[in-house]
Amino acid sequence: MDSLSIILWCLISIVSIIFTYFRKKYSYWKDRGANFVEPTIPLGNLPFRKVHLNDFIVSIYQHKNKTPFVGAYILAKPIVMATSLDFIQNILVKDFSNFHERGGYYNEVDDPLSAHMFAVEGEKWKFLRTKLSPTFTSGKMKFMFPTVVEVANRFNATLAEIVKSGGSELELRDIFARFTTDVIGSCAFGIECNSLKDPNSEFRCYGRKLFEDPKFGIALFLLTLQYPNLARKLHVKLLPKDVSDFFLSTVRETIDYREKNNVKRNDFMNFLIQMKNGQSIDDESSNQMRKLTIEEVAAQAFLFFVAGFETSSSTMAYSLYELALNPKIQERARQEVKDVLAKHEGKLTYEAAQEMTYIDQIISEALRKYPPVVFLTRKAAQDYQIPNTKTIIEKGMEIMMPVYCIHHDPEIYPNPEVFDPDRFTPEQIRNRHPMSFLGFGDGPRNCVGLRFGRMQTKIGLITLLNNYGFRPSPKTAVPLVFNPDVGVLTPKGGMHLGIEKI
Ligand code: HEM
Repeated sequence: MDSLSIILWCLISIVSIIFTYFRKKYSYWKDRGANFVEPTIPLGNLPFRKVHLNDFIVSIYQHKNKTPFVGAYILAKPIVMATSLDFIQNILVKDFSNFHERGGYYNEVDDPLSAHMFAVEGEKWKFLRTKLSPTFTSGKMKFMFPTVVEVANRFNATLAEIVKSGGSELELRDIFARFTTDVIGSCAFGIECNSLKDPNSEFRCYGRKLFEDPKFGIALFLLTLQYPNLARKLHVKLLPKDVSDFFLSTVRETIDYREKNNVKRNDFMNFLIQMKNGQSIDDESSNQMRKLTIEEVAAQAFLFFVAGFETSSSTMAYSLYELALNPKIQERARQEVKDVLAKHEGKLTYEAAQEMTYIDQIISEALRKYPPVVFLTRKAAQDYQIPNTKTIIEKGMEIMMPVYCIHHDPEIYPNPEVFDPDRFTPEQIRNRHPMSFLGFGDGPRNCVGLRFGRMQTKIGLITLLNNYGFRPSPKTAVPLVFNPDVGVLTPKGGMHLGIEKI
């Protein structure tokens, strides 16, 4: 055989091995007689062109029928997309003991900041969740409220300067992110991030880098998705080194300063320091678990920063976008703000904010139409038979809950593209299935920062509506296009609106 024939023979063999491998993998759902979407080698049901992750979710959800799920493939891996609300309730709430893991990649050894509460599993997650939840009680929110208002006043002053110096059409997303960055810095860590004063402050730059300039290539992403253990062996990191170094050193310095000067604050960092020193926060379980290392403390602090600023600033941006397009809703919202503030001598207190229920409805409706987290995931700890079917979800399989699709399903929300905050009156909420709103997830692993996220979004919106009017500008995108480079739902090219002082 000449060398060309050998090469050709080898190539044909490799192609047929790959083809046979995928054919076998792709028979998984067919063999089980499930409703599934036909995959394509080698991506499975992932799209070949660059689109937002959300488009992938929508393309699977379209195949829903009367059965509780649609089978699909990510590369060669079969996954379940839960489509019935009852089944979703089983996964997130009723059978949580079998679905307490989220799946996804983290690498504690090479990339310590990736091992945070969102990613970790088992006893470690339970420990962190139990110990850190008390940071977010309503009592704590009331306590932090004046600090958030203080940052909102700085936010208002910064915006006033921009508007005064001729800005009547602005990109607003960046300044919202600067506001929420400073709020999280103050409330969670007692750190002045300074990003309202300086748009290029270190915190804002690293935040921008994480969400707007992710350097994590698609090949590495697919590797961590399909072969997480191999990725760990290959020392694959999720975070750029400069981001890790910055957060690790900031947390080290903060802890050092507090310990040397005996500073005690009623904040998230204080809880973390107690856990590092093995002190009991409540009576139970503290001696069942080793102390947290400084890297573990930094990982949780990092998560709160990342989870806290982008989601809330996007929610503010989407709310104002819809208010600009719907002037009657904007006027009703502003009237509520003015009326309630007048009753409270013009002061934005915790109690005054509680009375502004229409603003809460606007936030919920914005999260319905534009949920920053477009899908939730859970992983089966043991084999699990889907109720009323013969299908077994095998141990280790991942289940996706398509938040965006549920929020846009006309059978759940008639005319889903219409922005209507009255969908979230207490009566309307009662009339819907409890799983029909998943903006903060649900069950024991829902968003631990829900109250904080709502609070900072609400204070931001109240401040803006009280001082400014919003309208579409020639640069406002209608309909919105989402940025395919970012997993969280963010508008491509920012959020451009017309703004005027009132
Ligand atoms: C509007 C604002 C926010 C939205 C829409 C949001 C949304 C979400 C969603 C959808 C999840 C996944 C829930 C699930 O899987 O069931 C989540 C988890 C989480 N969020 Fe938020 N979030 C927001 C604000 C915040 C804030 C302000 C913080 C902290 C300061 C925070 C911290 C977390 C953490 C730590 C988790 C993981 C919880 C766990 O695994 O136990 N979030 N968030």
